[in-house]
Amino acid sequence: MTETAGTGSTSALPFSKMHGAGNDFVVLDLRGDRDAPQPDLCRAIAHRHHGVGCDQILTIEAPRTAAAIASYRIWNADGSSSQQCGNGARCVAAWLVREGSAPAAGEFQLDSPIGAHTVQRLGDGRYRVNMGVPEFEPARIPMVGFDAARDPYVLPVRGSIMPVGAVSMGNPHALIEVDDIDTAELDLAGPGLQDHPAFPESVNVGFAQILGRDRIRLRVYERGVGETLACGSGACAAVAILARRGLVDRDVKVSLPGGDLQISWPTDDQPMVMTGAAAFVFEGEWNA
Ligand SMILES: N[C@@H](CCC[C@H](N)C(=O)O)C(=O)O
Repeated sequence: MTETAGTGSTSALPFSKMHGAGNDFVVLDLRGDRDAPQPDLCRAIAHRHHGVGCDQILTIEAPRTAAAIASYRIWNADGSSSQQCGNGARCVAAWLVREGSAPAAGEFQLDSPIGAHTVQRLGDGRYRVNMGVPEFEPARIPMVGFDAARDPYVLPVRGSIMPVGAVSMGNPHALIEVDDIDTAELDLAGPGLQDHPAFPESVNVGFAQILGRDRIRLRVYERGVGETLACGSGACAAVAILARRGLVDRDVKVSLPGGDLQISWPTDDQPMVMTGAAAFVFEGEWNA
């Protein structure tokens, strides 16, 4: 048997490859005696050429609260951890429904790194996730150098001055509104904002193009990954910032390069709700 580095186990590691709107995951069931993967192992699994390839690794673990079916954690492709992953939450829910440990109809609860939240499989097979209430206070994002929330923050980024929206969805997000996301300079502004001293824990950077009051296009340069085909928390962040600016309504279709998400936010102090698909791609076993 092969030693599986960092999991605390000597056996091969079974996994499911999944995606939500093209944001792809390797899902590991750690409810037995396995430890969470170390950063080296995350990087090896996530590698697009030498590994399985994924944006994030999702580890399903024992529930931490009585009402939850399971808990999960999120590991970016670079081995760093995150507090929130909207597309990942749908995939974890679908994985548990397929296994039979979560109901195929009706709400159930999962423990995420930022606390318990509800999910539900809908009649059309999509999943609805309670994504929590967006937090605009700089200290909660976290952002340094600002005592109170502003919109936009005007930040110097790699030689340009940029108007930037910022919010926490449990994880930090920045947003730049553009005329056309196809020509947005993700590779410049993305890393520029991620390294910016205003964001001490780095940041996921969204580029949003408004198509109408109920429809936007979005690309996201994610923390710990680079550009992904979709980011669920990024879609919520974009709608939260644009709705607060009065530019979109409270129920918005967000079109990302890998697929669409529906985001609703009834009022400022209520949780955002994300609806989208979750897909199985293949099953495998990690032996390296
Ligand atoms: N793709 C995810 C977010 C994953 C975590 C993010 N890269 C971070 O470091 O906060 C989503 O669907 O929300």
